Amino acid sequence: MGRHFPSDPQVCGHLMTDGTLGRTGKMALTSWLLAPIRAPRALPLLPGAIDDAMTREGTATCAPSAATTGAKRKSPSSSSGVNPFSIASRAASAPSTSSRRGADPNPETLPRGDYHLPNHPSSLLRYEPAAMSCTRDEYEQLWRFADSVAPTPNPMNRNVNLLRKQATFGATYRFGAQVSQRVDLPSRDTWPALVRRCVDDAVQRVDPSDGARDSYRANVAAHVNWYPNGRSGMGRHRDAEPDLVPGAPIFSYSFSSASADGLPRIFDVYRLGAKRPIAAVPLSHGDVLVMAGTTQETHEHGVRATAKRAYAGESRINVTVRAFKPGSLAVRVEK
Ligand SMILES: O=C(O)CCC(=O)C(=O)O
Ligand SMILES: [Fe+2]
Repeated sequence: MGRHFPSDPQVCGHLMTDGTLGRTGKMALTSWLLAPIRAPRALPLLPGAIDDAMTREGTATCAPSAATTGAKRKSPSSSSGVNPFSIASRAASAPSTSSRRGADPNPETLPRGDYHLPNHPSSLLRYEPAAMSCTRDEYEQLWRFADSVAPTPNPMNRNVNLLRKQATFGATYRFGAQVSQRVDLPSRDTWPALVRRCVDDAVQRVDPSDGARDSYRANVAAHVNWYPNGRSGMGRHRDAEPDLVPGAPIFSYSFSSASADGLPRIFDVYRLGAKRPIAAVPLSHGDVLVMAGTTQETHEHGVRATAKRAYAGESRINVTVRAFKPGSLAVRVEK
């Protein structure tokens, strides 16, 4: 009964533990998530947002338009492209900070539930606020871990580093022009507790039938982003990199130094080629966001930076759990 992903003729092919594709080589999109998805609603548009998907559908490509990204910007997933994980900046013409004229509105609070992107019924965003616990000790342990992580040079200006640090536990993760620092710990047991718990939680959310959960578990790794304050964001990008298993769900966990009292960070969703976000998800301490189905094919996402003073003293950690192709894995996880 677990398979209630919006049925769609599209296929994604999940990897088996030996690295080959599943039985038919074509697994329906129904194959990943355990909990049934009964009636996904369209993700509410931001106030004033116009989803012009219908008018653009015929012409939209994987490359963001020059109008969106600046004439020199390439597709975020192209190997020669600008780093999709750069902090949004005026130089990159990624409109994200509140300094921009006509700043994007904040989303209303979003009820827990399953959503698809407007006009894209095969996409899925599952939003579960405050679904993951995190003690202060766990937060602090993972925060301190960033001391051992080298900063990432800003791809727009390599003389400065991104405010946000990042590292990938268990896999080599290449995106855009960068390779995320791989954390080479000998086994998952030695990862910080919060990362381990996110991985375990994500794996439990995968449907055990037909080997999907075993496959996910065997190929899982965790990418961690450390945001020191509101000014640190993440530029718009897709998580459709060649190292990842195509179509496998990405489980994203948000934590705040201020725990439940923290302010939400805004996770903007952009249709490819659209200048402004069409929708947004407020992410607070303990929130779980699952991106699945065709989400990465048609839309980008990013974390909005803000200069608002209220955010100055709040750090944030984001853990994303993903399935990597075997060649990218550093730690193989036995069943
Ligand atoms: O920090 C977040 O919420 C987003 C992280 C993200 O999009 C990524 O790591 O690819
Ligand atoms: Fe992402």
